[in-house]
Amino acid sequence: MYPVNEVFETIQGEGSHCGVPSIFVRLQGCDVGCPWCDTMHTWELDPANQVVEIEVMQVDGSVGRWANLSAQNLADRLSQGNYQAKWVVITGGEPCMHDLRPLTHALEAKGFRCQIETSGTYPVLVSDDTYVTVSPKVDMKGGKAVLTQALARADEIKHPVARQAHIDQLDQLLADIDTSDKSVCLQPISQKHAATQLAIDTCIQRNWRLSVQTHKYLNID
Ligand SMILES: C[S@@+](CC[C@H](N)C(=O)[O-])C[C@H]1O[C@@H](n2cnc3c(N)ncnc32)[C@H](O)[C@@H]1O
Ligand SMILES: Nc1nc2[nH]cc(C(=O)O)c2c(=O)[nH]1
Ligand code: SF4
Ligand SMILES: [Mg+2]
Repeated sequence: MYPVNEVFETIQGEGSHCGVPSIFVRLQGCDVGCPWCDTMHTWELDPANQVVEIEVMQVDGSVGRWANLSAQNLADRLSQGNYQAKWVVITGGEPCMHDLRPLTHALEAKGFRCQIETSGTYPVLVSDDTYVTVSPKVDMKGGKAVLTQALARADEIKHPVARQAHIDQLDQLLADIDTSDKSVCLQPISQKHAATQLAIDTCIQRNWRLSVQTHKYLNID
């Protein structure tokens, strides 16, 4: 069973698939604790906030509610629901706290393609066809071995940056891996001007991609 916080259809606002209509499945629960996290309401899996399935379908918002859904139930609901998108983004919270193989396989059996957004602090367990975005959380829970495995599986490395130290951390991480088949993006933290300028300048210097959180500029979910 997966603790689902919300399901909603919108435009992927970040990374290399920015602009792609997508169904977002946000799982409840994360113990990583990034101080600037924009989804802090997903951290706690509080039994008092458990609701029935229908209350997390086709909704969005910053509430820590969640409902337990099986892989098959979610895949059925997404294929029977009134969605146009064929791209499903599984995020959180930290989705890799769960084995995502049953969910990604069930969604693929219904004709969806999957993307996950993960911090690299838990092993990445997904179908072979899943597009994996790792937004590395350095020196956070999980440790180096897990992060190395996640980065090796990543199709995209989307690093959150506010200061030069974050770029230096990314350089250290990339020193150990082959990035020739990966997209490397910098994502400014919280639309701060200095962070955005640093990301722009560094992306131009290094030939990396800029990932601004376009949904926040557009005021969409
Ligand atoms: C909310 S996280 C959920 C998935 C997973 N826990 C992770 O960290 O990748 C989704 C994405 O939002 C990014 N993010 C979270 N808060 C942010 C902020 N204030 N500014 C920019 N990006 C942020 C994360 O780095 C990650 O790429
Ligand atoms: N539009 C939109 N794009 C996103 N890309 C990653 C998101 C996330 O919260 O993981 C996100 C999100 O919350 N909304
Ligand atoms: S790992 Fe992701 S969800 Fe968890 S605190 Fe960090 S940004 Fe937020
Ligand atoms: Mg978000």
